[in-house]
Amino acid sequence: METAPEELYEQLEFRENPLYEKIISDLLENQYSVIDSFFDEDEVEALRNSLINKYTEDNFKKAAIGNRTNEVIAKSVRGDFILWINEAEAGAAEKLFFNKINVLVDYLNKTCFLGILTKEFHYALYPEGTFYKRHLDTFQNDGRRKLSMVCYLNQEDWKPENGGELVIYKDKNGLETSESIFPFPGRMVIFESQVLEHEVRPVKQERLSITGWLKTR
Ligand SMILES: O=C(O)CCC(=O)C(=O)O
Ligand SMILES: [Fe+2]
Repeated sequence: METAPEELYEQLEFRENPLYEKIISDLLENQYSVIDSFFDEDEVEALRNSLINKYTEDNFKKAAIGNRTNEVIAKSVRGDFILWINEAEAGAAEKLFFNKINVLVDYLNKTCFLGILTKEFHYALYPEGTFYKRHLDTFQNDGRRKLSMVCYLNQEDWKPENGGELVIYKDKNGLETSESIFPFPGRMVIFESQVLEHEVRPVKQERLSITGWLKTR
């Protein structure tokens, strides 16, 4: 039997993507998902070089706690330096980054009715000895944050001994469990911003990443 042209068009418009489906089922089951090689080696290198250039040009600033109405620089809580990335002014590496993120966001919106309308991303550099104490990403009175994303841009030879693991805390029937996720290059972690407390353990070697949030408006 022949398929009507409009039906064929609908089929073409939406193609199920196994990787994105895995992210969605992980999120539903565990409130987080870890995806290795979300960015390939060349992409990581391009983004890492862009980060390092901007850091060297002194564009990064000490990360603060809280939003603009509640801004306190607290070294005892977090020691990273950040630079917000403006999509409209993105260079080649960042364009590539946003293209990939946007495809995922479109997919999530089509399949999960998450209603993600805006996003914000920043580069982050944790100098040796720094950390980010346990927190919830919505503590910064920003209830619009739905999903947190972290993409690691470290060198290929990053070792677990370098520290800087992301520890995600979970409540399992009243018992607390935790999982440590090492910041291996190309790895992307996505988790529910309003649900999961997490921390960055002290780093023993400079640690590079992009962190961002998918928001409802
Ligand atoms: O870099 C990470 O692994 C997590 C960073 C983080 O929790 C944050 O910036 O809110
Ligand atoms: Fe966080």
